[in-house]
Amino acid sequence: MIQIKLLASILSCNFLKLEEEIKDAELVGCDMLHLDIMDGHFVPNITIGPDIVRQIHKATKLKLDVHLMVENPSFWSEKFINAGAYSITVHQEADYHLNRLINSIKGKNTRALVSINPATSPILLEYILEYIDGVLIMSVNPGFGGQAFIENSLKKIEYLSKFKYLHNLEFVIQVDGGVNLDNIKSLIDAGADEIIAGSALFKVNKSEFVKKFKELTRVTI
Ligand SMILES: O=C(CO)[C@H](O)[C@H](O)COP(=O)(O)O
Ligand SMILES: [Co+2]
Repeated sequence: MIQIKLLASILSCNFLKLEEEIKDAELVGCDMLHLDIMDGHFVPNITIGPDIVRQIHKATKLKLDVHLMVENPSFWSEKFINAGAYSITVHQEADYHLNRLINSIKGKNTRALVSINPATSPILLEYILEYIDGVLIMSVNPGFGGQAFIENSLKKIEYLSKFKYLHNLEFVIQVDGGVNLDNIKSLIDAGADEIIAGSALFKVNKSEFVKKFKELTRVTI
């Protein structure tokens, strides 16, 4: 049996109670924390930097999945690795030299993922897939939580899932944005391995959400 992983995107939590929210996410059985890093340039919003990520790392046993929505990710990646990131995700649209950046992240024993925006085709990842640990499909336009899921993201997940099978690769497929209890099953059927949930988790009773998530995502092989 494979258990699909649930990553808690803290963008939608109550930041005045950050420590409590993180502990709750851990207690109810989330598999990792997903941290959205926004610089006000690559996306029209600003969030947290390496110092806060370091404090979060000290406050939790959960692994930190750091999603860099920034210009110049090669400048920032090492700072977030030093702050305790388990994974670094960089956007295909944000770097001219992805292959070099991926090598540098992996060289620091950190999981390296590449994300694509809703308007970017996964075909553009063809020559990087064999080198990376995962792809993050953005199923909303990055920058904000609580947006509606963009349906054609499912086709991208299917494409990557087939590519993985045909080329005998092992990268994980993540989905981020607009995930809820009504669309999770279709994401799993399309081939997603790691589901990122923000508002669907933090704006309701977390324990009930996780219980339903685990029921919906139990895949038998
Ligand atoms: O990267 C992100 C936004 O850029 C967030 O991780 C994502 O939006 C999660 O929030 P929600 O589940 O509410 O859509
Ligand atoms: Co994100």
